[in-house]
Amino acid sequence: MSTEIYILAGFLGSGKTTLLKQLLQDEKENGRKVAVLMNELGKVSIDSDAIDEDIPLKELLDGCICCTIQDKLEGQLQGLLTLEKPDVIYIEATGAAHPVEVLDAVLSPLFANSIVPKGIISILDSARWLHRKELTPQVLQLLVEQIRHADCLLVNKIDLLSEDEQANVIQEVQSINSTAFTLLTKNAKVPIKRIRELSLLPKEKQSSSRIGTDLHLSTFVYQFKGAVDRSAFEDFLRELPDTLYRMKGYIKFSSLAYPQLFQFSYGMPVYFQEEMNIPLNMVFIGENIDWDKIESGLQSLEKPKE
Ligand SMILES: Nc1nc2c(ncn2[C@@H]2O[C@H](COP(=O)(O)OP(=O)(O)OP(=O)(O)O)[C@@H](O)[C@H]2O)c(=O)[nH]1
Repeated sequence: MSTEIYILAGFLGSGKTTLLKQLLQDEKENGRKVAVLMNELGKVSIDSDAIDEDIPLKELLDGCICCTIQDKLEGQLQGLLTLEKPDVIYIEATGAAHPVEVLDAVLSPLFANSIVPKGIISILDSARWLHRKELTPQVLQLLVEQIRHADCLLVNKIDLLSEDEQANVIQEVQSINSTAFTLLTKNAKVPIKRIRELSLLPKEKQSSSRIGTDLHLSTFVYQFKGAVDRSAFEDFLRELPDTLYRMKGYIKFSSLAYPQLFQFSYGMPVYFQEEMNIPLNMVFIGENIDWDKIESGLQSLEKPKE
């Protein structure tokens, strides 16, 4: 059984918890087993009070998922997956988290076979956006990133805007991200059916996969059957397109007894030696990538040399 994972992104106070409550209500009505992962910047969680007691809830406090406690997130997700076996997990990322970094934390090669990432739902406080000149460049950049990488974008709090302002905001966000399913919302009210239709990964993750061309960011998982030649792998890395942002997973080189944990971001490869055998899953994250081509490149690494 695979567990669906949704990431709720959006700046502090944009309406993530308001949305989450509706999603949880809908899950309850459909009898699905849900778990929630929340993290807050402060040490004490406030939002978790909003979640029913019967829903397994893990909280990541004191830091945000993307920068300080990525490993902890991996551990907690693993715990939820094995102990609770939920149908779906919602991750409410701190308002200060970069959505791609959160997705990256979720796509651990350790549970690549047991999750289906459904997508990034970003919520924008439209009133804040309107007054964005008052924000620091860092916060503004984060808002832009949250808009840019959304699969579903809620332009929330439209009750605080005039009709002209609403039209302007929509035009502006669509110029940043024209592919997300974008909605103007009040109190983050969404047609939940559309949220359920989101999909970042094909169901058959291990096989050849053509990921929806309408999606912005897409991911791919490859499982190596055995060892590969290190220099051939390094040649493969050099050929990767610039929009392949991230790779991580386990790879075994022919010369070594055990796999290595491989991390690749911003064109920089890093290897860590493991001391035992681990399934050789490799997770990829990129934008407008021809995954079939990546897959055949990987397969050719596995072909025995003539
Ligand atoms: N006027 C207005 N207020 C809203 C709307 N949606 C949410 N709010 C309010 O905005 C405040 C913040 O909403 P939350 O859902 O807690 O936001 P959040 O993104 O979870 O906030 P953090 O946990 O700080 O990241 C609450 O008081 C909500 O009631 C809306 O559409 N219009």
